[in-house]
Amino acid sequence: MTVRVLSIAGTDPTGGAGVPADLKSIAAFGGYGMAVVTCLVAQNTRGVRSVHTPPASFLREQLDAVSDDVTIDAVKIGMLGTAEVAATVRAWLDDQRNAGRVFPVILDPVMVASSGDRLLDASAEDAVRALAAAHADLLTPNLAELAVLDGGGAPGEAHRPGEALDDWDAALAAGRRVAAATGSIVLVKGGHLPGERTPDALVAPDGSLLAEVAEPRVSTRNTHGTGCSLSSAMATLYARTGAWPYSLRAAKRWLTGALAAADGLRVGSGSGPVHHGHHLDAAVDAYVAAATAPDSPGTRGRFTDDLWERSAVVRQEIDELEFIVRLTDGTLPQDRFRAYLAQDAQYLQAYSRALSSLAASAAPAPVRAFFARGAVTAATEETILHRQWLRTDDDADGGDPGIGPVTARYTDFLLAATGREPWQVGAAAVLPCYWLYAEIAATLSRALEAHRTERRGRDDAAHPYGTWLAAYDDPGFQEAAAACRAIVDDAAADADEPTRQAMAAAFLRACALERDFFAAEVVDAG
Ligand SMILES: Nc1ncnc2c1ncn2[C@@H]1O[C@H](COP(=O)(O)OP(=O)(O)O)[C@@H](O)[C@H]1O
Ligand SMILES: Cc1ncc(COP(=O)(O)OP(=O)(O)O)c(N)n1
Repeated sequence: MTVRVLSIAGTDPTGGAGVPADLKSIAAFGGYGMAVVTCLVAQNTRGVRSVHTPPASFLREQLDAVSDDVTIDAVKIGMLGTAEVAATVRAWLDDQRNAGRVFPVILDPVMVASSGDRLLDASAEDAVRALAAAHADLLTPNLAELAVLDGGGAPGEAHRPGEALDDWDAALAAGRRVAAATGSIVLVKGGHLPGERTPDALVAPDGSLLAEVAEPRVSTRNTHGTGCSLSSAMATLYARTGAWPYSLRAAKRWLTGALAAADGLRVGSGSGPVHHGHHLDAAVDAYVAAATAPDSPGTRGRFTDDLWERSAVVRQEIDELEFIVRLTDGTLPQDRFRAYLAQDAQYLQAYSRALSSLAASAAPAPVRAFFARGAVTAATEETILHRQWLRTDDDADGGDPGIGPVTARYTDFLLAATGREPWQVGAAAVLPCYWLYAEIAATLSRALEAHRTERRGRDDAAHPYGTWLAAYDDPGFQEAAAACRAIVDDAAADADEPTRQAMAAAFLRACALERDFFAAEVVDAG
């Protein structure tokens, strides 16, 4: 269902926060975004330079222009800037309600940017509190904003300065007080607290906890606009589902992926934006796959030859990754290698489940038997190798890093492709793990041989990752890759054109995810 979501917020010409972030987040969840600008902000990833606030009458004209014409399914309010702007938005919401137009209102009480620049006049805090009490269904303050809201008395009263909130229990308690005072649900966000995980919780006005989620902290300085993005994602998801807890879980997972992909955007030299469209690669790959498919299937050689050619760019990107280059020459630090292996062990468990789905599919019996054997190998033999590497004295505390966001993105894709798509598509999705790995292992094995020859008789003769590399160049693994390739070729030969296209898209998507997996080991290890 497409929902029409209105963002009422300030601008960010570099696209990371405010209106642009809202529109990207709304689009990320399939919503139709609209925007009314409260303030024009000259800012970039390094900070805010100046703010221009157009007359309140013009703000009202913008709001009326939307509501006179379009049915609104949700409103997200961000930067208000001044008490007059907050009062104008409040008056418009009063009029909407009086006219019987009801929609959820999500208020992100933006006060100070992460750069430390003020985005709300200190004198406007009461007006924001009053707006929250009158209209907000959900409030999404960060900890500093929550402390300010908590410090306030009833609207109109001078407020006590809020105490700093520096632990999760104190934040939840403040959230409960603000929820009770405003009658709104409060999303308490622990992003600014230290720790490996980032907790968020939904607190209802009666003090009950509607949901609590925690995702791994992503190691990045590029967090500009996370608050804007989360609140507009919540607005879109709630308009779609009508359920706050589901909306939070989905939005939080997506935002963690957006943070994990943020460094790759390379926008600005300060605290850059997150990648709102990180999850759209699959759709883009499918369009590209369809666009690059040869016109006539009859003129092709092996189906997988064609796929191999179409994955050339991604394979080249994998070969050039710093991780692969340093793994090959043996200069990769051990902690990075072990962090990668920890994610790979998580991946293999899910891969084994994906292969089990194919083993239970409608594929011909020999194909099912092949995938059943693969499922056992992934769940046992290869993980033994991982455990040997991961079990060291430093790991005696047994810290399980959990599945990282990039790993989860890849495994979610494989489990969906093998569990919900025709088996031919699932087989194409699992092929890159066999085939790319076999190719990479063969290359690494040649590098290993060169390393041995060059250092013969020297003290540093042993390649630090020699035993691990050798295991993947095992003839059994190479044969399994060739067998999987043959299965996909045979399946494609019998399939209709839409299925072949879906197989190609699944293969190319999995290749891109393989690349992201190798590229992300530092983030996931975070
Ligand atoms: N480094 C990070 N890793 C994972 N999640 C993060 C990170 N930084 C912020 N978040 C999440 O982003 C969301 C926005 O939170 P927060 O940073 O508190 O808001 P704001 O941008 O308004 O200051 C929260 O869900 C928070 O947990
Ligand atoms: C126009 C505008 N609105 C809001 C913010 C602050 O955004 P937020 O999501 O709270 O993220 P940080 O910038 O604080 O990381 C803004 N900068 N500009």
